Amino acid sequence: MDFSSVAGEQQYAAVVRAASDLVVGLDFDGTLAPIVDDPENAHIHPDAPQVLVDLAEQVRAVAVVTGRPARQVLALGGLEEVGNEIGDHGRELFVLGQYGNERWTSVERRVISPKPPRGLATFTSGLPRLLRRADAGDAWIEEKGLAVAVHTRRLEDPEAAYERLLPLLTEQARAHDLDVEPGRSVIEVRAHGMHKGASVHRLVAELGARAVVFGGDDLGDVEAFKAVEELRGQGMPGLLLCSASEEENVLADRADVVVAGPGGILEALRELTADIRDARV
Ligand SMILES: O=P(O)(O)OC[C@H]1O[C@H](O[C@H]2O[C@H](CO)[C@@H](O)[C@H](O)[C@H]2O)[C@H](O)[C@@H](O)[C@@H]1O
Repeated sequence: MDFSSVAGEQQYAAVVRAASDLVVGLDFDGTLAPIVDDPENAHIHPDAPQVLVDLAEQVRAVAVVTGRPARQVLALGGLEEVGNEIGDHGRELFVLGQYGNERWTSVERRVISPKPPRGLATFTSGLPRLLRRADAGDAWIEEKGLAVAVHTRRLEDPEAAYERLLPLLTEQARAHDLDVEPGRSVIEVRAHGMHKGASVHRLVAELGARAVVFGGDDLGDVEAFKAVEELRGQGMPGLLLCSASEEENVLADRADVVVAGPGGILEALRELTADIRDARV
């Protein structure tokens, strides 16, 4: 593994030593699943299920922490089956959907979700008109229950449309007391307060973890990176993995290990798993 700094390499060694109490959080799109034009066809990398099962056997817990609805990511990732195998080894898989607003675990086996935020239904009903105003009437609207996302990837000029849409959506979201979460060719509108950083803190506290790893690729993962940095500040070993792309590199400077896309993330996780196993022997 190539580390960005000596400090990063030291964190890795400490994480390996604390493996029995280690929680590994991983983003889905762009980290476990390659980015594709159609979000409904974003399937997990074919090697990922086995990598997750092998890793889970060596650590306290593995969590997929995603902006997607939990049910959707369970289907796109084949994560119920992955959870079964992880359960067979006496470990637990967590799926924290909608930035931690939803929760599924391989032990509990059901999605726990709050009610949609007030204002979302009205905001969503006004969206088509807003998109037309921004000359982006063909942008794809993804209704996620607790949030709504506007995708520009399949438009003729995705970047220009994104730039036109972002201020308009931000203004309207504020007017409806909602938050905006920008991402890779996507602008998402959702409730205040919940983000991947809060999910990481909550999971670490719930499981009494003594070490943490997080891997991500996009703006929505910044809060999770900050959470790991905060935990490191309190003395907990923590490792940050960045799935880098030409499209979005916001995490690269903060990461201990920067790799190319989901393939690189899986390679890093295989190495981590092998090093933990070797350290035990
Ligand atoms: O937190 P994540 O698991 O990374 O989810 C973030 C968003 O991912 C999805 O959109 C992204 O992936 C699509 C498929 O590769 C791609 O077409 C799109 O441009 C990306 O932004 C998903 O559709 C969103 O709901 C998630 O919030």
